[in-house]
Amino acid sequence: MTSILIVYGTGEGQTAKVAAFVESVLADRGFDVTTRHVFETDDADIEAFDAVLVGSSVNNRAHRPEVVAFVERHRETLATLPTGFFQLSLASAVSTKWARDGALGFVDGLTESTGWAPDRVGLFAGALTFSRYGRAQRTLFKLAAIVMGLDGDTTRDYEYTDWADVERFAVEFGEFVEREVAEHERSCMECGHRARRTGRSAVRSVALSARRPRASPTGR
Ligand SMILES: Cc1cc2nc3c(=O)[nH]c(=O)nc-3n(C[C@H](O)[C@H](O)[C@H](O)COP(=O)(O)O)c2cc1C
Repeated sequence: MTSILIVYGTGEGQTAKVAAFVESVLADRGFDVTTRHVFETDDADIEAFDAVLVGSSVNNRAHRPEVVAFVERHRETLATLPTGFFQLSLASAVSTKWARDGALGFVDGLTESTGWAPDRVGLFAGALTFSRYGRAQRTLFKLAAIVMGLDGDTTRDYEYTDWADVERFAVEFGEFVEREVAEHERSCMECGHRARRTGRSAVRSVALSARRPRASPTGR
């Protein structure tokens, strides 16, 4: 059975929700999936997996520092495996070119700072969880939401994540991993059928999510 490690970092829990959903999609398709918060991966044997998928929300124009640290720590191993990265941001909740470029720019920043270029990238809209923000943050995000053309009603939460987009990304990532593993098995019978590669694929698939808010399960 092909094994996939999903590692994520989250602030208010939306990236954790996406990671759990991706796990369920991949598990339904027969993958052996292990999902870990990035803080639980200190001793994780990354090399024991056939593929790794990393997820992070964007926080103040950058990915969560603990996720960046994970990537830096495991950069060499990640470069030998089929890998993917998914990102949650408010930028992906807005369908302007400026916002799309901004969302992609965060991934470019990660690649530039760590040297890791994931094979597959998913850009997903996150959530505005006013109920979990402090007073100052609530005011800040209300203004940010209005500037971005989103709703700024601080008495409720907004979930912008498009789950169909996330599912498409998960399915496509699984198919990609299967192809990579099969290709490796064909070309490298003597090294134990692990999904090891000498270089990374230049192909990138980007799932862009720019949707209106749905009723949030965490809504007040
Ligand atoms: C303190 C804070 C800073 C944020 N900064 C950005 C940002 O710079 N750009 C952006 O597009 N979204 C930003 N967001 C939106 C988050 O990426 C979005 O709320 C996401 O759903 C959070 O996911 P999480 O709950 O897994 O952390 C920020 C959210 C918070 C709470």
